[in-house]
Amino acid sequence: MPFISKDLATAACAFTFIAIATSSFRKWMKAKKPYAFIPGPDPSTLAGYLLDLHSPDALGWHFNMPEEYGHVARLKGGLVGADALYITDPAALNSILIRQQAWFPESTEFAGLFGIVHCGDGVASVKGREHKKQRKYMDVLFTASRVSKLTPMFYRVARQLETKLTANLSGKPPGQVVDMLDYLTRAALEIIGTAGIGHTFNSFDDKSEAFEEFHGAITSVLPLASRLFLVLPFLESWRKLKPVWLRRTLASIATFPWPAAGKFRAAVDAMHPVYVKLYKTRQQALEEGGSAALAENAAGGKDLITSMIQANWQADEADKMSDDVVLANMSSIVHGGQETTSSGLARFLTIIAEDVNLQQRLRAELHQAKAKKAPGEDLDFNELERLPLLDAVVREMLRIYSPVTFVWRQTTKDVLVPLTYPIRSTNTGEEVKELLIEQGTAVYLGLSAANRSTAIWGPDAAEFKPERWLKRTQTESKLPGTYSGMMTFLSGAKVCPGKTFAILEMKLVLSVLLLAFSFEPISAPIDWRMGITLEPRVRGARKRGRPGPCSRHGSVIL
Ligand code: HEM
Repeated sequence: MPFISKDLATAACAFTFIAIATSSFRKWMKAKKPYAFIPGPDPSTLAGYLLDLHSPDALGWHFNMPEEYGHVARLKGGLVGADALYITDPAALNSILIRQQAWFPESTEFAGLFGIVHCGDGVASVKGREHKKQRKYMDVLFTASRVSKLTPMFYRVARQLETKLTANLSGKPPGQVVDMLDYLTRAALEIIGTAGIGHTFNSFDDKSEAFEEFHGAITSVLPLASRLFLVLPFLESWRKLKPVWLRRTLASIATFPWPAAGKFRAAVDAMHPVYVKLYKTRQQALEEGGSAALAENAAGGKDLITSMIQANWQADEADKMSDDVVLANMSSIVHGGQETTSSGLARFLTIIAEDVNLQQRLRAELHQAKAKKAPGEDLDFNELERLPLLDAVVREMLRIYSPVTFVWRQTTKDVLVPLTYPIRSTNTGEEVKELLIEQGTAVYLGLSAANRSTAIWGPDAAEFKPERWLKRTQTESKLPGTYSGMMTFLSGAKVCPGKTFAILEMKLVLSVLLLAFSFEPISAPIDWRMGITLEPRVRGARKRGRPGPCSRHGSVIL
């Protein structure tokens, strides 16, 4: 037997070990990287795509995705993370959101997070049959005929906004700089408060503690949650701990190692009691005086949640939602309707402040419509709906500046989806016309990116051109979105129920503002930062608002 030195044997063992480990790691990586043939951006850190995707400055990253990598892009998981997919392909979106939506629920991270924020399993957290059941209660609240009845309530708030702004400007020379984001946020919260849940936050009262506390909580809770990224995967198990009161009691006595976790808990604790109090009052009214007794709230009983509580109270036992579910849905409606619309309104003012001609044309259209009404009479739901220029501007604004940039799904089994735009394999150069999405894959649906894709909307896709809706030059998009084929409000089972509410709110508030004030931009640039919705911020300012995105508008009473 040949002589083998101890050192040589050790080296051979080490070499064999390294070879086996490397081969196993390669196999493991291959199994974890089933999308290696799909083009996609290189992550900026070893931690993979997550930081790039969620960064507040990532808007450009999102917009460019289909232009640079195609309508399906691979998001690289980094050293140890799994790859994900970024999808803007029309056929794939149709499959994920409509045809095969059962296999693409909301990611467990988001479902868990919303379950905690809303203190219960409302529409934002549940799936399948339970989601369908809850959406039946919700969808009847948001039909056009139901929403049109909220118009007087919206006007009441818009007039409060006008009065407050007028008082601020009175006696001052033209060109005053006003923090319009602050005003718009107050208007949006007051509208969703009164019309949504029959509650006033006294939002236009500078000393309103109810507004300060609630508004502080609703605007901070999701940004705080994003700082707790590492714990998001565990929130789903936490959400499943029942009953909700036990979970909340445990959370209230726990000590958290991160300040952000404590602040997150405080934000949830500031909002939940408001819903509980309102809910209990309605329940008591129903028990003592039946449906007629519901009229005694800020909205005279005509708000959306009072209708939901009433319908639930009258439903058969098997169809009833539990108290926790109704409470969670109150919170879902307020959350869904607050920052999205104030962000949209702020964007609209930014656009018209920079385009004086467009501002004048919109004002002229409103004057013309008002001239047909009796003095002091407001335009109603249908008349606001039919103003062609206002409609085109709102539509175009919601297309290229979608307040929600992307949504996050996760497959629950292997699913084959068709593609409108085939993927060119980076391995073989061949075209791939269908994509197998493996179970457990995180799938990001790029709403803004799809709304700006040049392949879908034409070479001028990224330009703000309301004329495309006026002249009807925009051909029907291939996307499955419910609103002129754009993805802004999504589609399928999880389509935004508040679309008609949001559009009425934006058109109505803008019509009131345009008839009373004119707007100019401030000199400082405005950056739009990405969170759950888009948030405008004056460059260099540390906080949202003061001075906010629209603070630059020199507001002049006409
Ligand atoms: C411009 C304004 C708005 C935009 C762009 C918008 C967009 C969206 C989007 C993209 C989703 C889907 C989220 C997902 O599946 O992950 C959604 C869901 C939702 N939105 Fe809106 N929304 C707006 C206004 C509103 C308003 C005013 C309300 C209520 C009054 C509302 C209530 C909701 C609710 C409750 C959901 C959850 C639906 C479900 O999970 O089944 N939204 N919205």
